[in-house]
Amino acid sequence: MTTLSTIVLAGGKSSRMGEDKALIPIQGIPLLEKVCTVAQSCTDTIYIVTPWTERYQHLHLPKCEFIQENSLQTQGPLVGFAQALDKVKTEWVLLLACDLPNLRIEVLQDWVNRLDNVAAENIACLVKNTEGWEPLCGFYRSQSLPLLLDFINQGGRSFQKWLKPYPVAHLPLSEPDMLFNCNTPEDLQQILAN
Ligand SMILES: Nc1nc2c(ncn2[C@@H]2O[C@H](COP(=O)(O)OP(=O)(O)OP(=O)(O)O)[C@@H](O)[C@H]2O)c(=O)[nH]1
Ligand SMILES: [Mg+2]
Repeated sequence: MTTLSTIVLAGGKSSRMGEDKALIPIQGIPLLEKVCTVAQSCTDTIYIVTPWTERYQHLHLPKCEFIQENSLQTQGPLVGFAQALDKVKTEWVLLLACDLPNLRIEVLQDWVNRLDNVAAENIACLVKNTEGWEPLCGFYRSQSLPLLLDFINQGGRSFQKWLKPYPVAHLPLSEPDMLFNCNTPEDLQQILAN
């Protein structure tokens, strides 16, 4: 059976939102807590990678372990991911942004069930949209870490560019709304209105 853990990225600047997205309540539950609750239904270990662990101490986050990034040197989601991937002991990791209010447990569990059948050469298993891969809600092999570190050490910071030369398996998604990410006050209004 596939072994799996989760990495949640919670280190963005939230400059478009104007306040930390991870703490914004949706139906009374802070977004980071909501995302971690969904992850708990798929995996036993969740790593939250963030430069500001103290901000999230009051949240209810069972099964979660914090990975502290240097707040003066944050270099974006790819580098945060690499720092967390270094701690992962499972074959696969589910990577999630903290600003995904519409995640659906059934869809994630269906994806998890597919991992055993992913051909060995694929370093990741992701949804594809018209512009490229959806990198912040999908699966990566933990063995991809050396490839990721090479890319970062050469100055790379883009998931799309990192993945380009490698085979990636496709995940099906019939309702793309699941990947709606809440970046702006307008996005938040849209979520709260539904
Ligand atoms: N750990 C970590 N996570 C990050 C970093 N930068 C972005 N993220 C996370 O990556 C995900 C996607 O971030 P975005 O929504 O594109 O951007 P953001 O930085 O949160 O917000 P903006 O400032 O509005 O672009 C979110 O879950 C962020 O918390 C980083 O440097 N470190
Ligand atoms: Mg976002």
